[in-house]
Amino acid sequence: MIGNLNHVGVATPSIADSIKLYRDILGATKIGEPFDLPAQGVKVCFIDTPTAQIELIEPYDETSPITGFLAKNPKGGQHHVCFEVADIHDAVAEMRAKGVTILGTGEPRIGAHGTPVVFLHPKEMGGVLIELMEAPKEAH
Ligand SMILES: CC[C@@H](C(=O)O)C(=O)SCCNC(=O)CCNC(=O)[C@H](O)C(C)(C)COP(=O)(O)OP(=O)(O)OC[C@H]1O[C@@H](n2cnc3c(N)ncnc32)[C@H](O)[C@@H]1OP(=O)(O)O
Ligand SMILES: [Co+2]
Repeated sequence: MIGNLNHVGVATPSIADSIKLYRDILGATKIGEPFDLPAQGVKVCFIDTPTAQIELIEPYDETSPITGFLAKNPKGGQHHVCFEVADIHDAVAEMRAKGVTILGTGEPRIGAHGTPVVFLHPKEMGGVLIELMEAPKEAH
């Protein structure tokens, strides 16, 4: 079911500081414009690598779902991994049939790439927060 690794989510208290790290220390050259995603409670900035992205996420406000994570990890850290799936509804049905918990309302929500996403609880995924994201339809 899972396809490409789309991105690794990295929680940070400061996207600006993390951009400096990835640009000046790690030599990243393709750094997107940060943008707000209030519906998901985060500010976002994508850093491209040849095969996947780093998704820098900073709390949008104190109700952000990553506030608890940053309280435990004040300097930030690896937060989730995101795999592409062909159809998010088929993926949700398959996960439910296998007894996997879909987080939040259980319904897909539009993610940072404009396609529907769901999250699977780390307690059922070997300690890793897994995001499933419907792969963007190939541009025709
Ligand atoms: C940019 C938009 C979008 C995209 O399109 O890519 C995104 O990626 S948005 C990313 C932010 N949104 C989310 O993460 C939504 C899903 N997450 C959640 O619902 C919650 O974060 C959570 C996973 C339910 C955890 O909530 P929290 O309030 O932190 O609960 P606890 O502190 O009680 O943690 C419970 C348990 O889980 C462990 N945990 C928490 N976060 C992670 C994590 N990122 N990776 C691994 N493990 C995690 C935590 O340590 C607790 O474990 P125990 O202490 O052993 O119980
Ligand atoms: Co993500």
